[in-house]
Amino acid sequence: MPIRKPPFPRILVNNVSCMRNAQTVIRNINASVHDGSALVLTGSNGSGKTTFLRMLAGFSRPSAGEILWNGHDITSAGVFQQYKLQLNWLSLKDAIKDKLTVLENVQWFELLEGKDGKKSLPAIELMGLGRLANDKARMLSMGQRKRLQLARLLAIDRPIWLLDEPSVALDAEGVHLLEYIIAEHRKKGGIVFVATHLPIEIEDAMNLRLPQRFPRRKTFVDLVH
Ligand SMILES: Nc1ncnc2c1ncn2[C@@H]1O[C@H](COP(=O)(O)OP(=O)(O)OP(=O)(O)O)[C@@H](O)[C@H]1O
Repeated sequence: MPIRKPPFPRILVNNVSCMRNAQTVIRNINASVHDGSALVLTGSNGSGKTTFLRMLAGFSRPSAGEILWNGHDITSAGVFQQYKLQLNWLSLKDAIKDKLTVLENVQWFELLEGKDGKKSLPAIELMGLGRLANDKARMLSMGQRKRLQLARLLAIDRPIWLLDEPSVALDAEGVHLLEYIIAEHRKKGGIVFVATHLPIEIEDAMNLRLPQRFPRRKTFVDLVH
């Protein structure tokens, strides 16, 4: 019987470290991420979760090690141009334009992709914002803004999702919707990276807990107790 080689991971994080202000924030991280996988990043404030996501997005270069996509370093010029088209980024900066309607906010991104804008309304409806589609985005609550960001993920439809604190401000139903769209995205072979402090149910996810960078000092709360 012929010996089969295991498939090459879509993304390989190979012994990656990152320095910030002459200090090591991330040290020797390794991960093999295949299509349909999810990697959940946890760790205390300042442990480097966002820094790690930024490296995965190619915004910051590792100070050591490399991140490979299909076997190629994502920071090399020719590769990055292709790689960035695979990414969908969700962060606390929501990039929502208050003067546009909810629908226009999603359609705008879809049209930028050169698409016809037809996925926007179904995405908004799935995220429970259908009746607000024609309202200005400035009317939205925090949780509704987060739902709008998630609708944008669905409408743009790129394979690699980088989600920084996606459940912040969502109610219980919103968190279930988030879990649902992550599961559906993975079924289609999509990859999801999630940095979070809050529990999110993601089946068979890999978990990476970044170590605390500094010894914990006593806080006011410790002193009170
Ligand atoms: N642009 C920057 N320049 C210098 N240092 C930075 C920069 N961005 C982040 N840092 C530092 O890198 C460290 C890790 O920050 P990062 O935002 O990645 O942490 P995090 O785990 O996402 O934290 P949180 O849970 O608070 O969101 C922090 O000490 C932070 O001060």
